[in-house]
Amino acid sequence: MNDIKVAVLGSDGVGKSALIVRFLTRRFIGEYASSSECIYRKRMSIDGRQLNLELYDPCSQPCEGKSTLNEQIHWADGFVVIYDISDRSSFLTAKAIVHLIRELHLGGTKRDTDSVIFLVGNKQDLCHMREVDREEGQRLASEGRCQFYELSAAEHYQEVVLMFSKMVRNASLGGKAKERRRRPSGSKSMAKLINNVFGKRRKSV
Ligand SMILES: Nc1nc2c(ncn2[C@@H]2O[C@H](COP(=O)(O)OP(=O)(O)OP(=O)(O)O)[C@@H](O)[C@H]2O)c(=O)[nH]1
Repeated sequence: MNDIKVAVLGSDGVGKSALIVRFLTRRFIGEYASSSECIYRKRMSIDGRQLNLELYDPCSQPCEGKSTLNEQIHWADGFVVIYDISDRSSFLTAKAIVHLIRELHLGGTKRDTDSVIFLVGNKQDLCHMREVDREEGQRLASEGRCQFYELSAAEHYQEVVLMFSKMVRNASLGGKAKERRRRPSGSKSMAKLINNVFGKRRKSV
């Protein structure tokens, strides 16, 4: 079975956990207290293929064994980079993350990198407090060759599921995931390495 690793990145409070929990449980949880980074696991069937999805949710607080952004980027097959449409500074952080991913992923083919970064403007329900225009998001997405979405973890369910499902499909077709499929013995040692790097709890939902 193929393992797909997706890192959900963005600054504090943009709704990373809310989007992940919405996707995995259908529910929107208003206050999600988390004091450590974690990996959520889910089995999925995409285009008739069974996949093991690992979703990495970083912790914004300093915590023991916390991984660096570079480590997170090297670990993942795909990236969901989130900002809050009502918080301009979160958009600037998202921009920096997109550029860093592109820089560190230059080893992959252009096509792979194109389709495995999704830029998400979350909290679309707060459009009366909007600080980032949709067009700005679209511009950054085309500059960074990302797919672009505006969503609300609070109000959308189907859209959130569609976005994550598409990410998993694209990541499973991308370079690193493909390589693991071709070389199954390599995947074991890679999994070990990741566990050592992150040394974190795993959750199944
Ligand atoms: N209105 C609105 N609030 C949201 C939405 N998504 C998340 N929130 C709220 O934003 C706050 C932060 O959400 P989290 O999911 O904890 O954000 P996070 O990015 O995981 O934050 P850290 O764990 O600090 O990195 C919470 O109060 C959520 O209820 C949304 O779509 N709309």
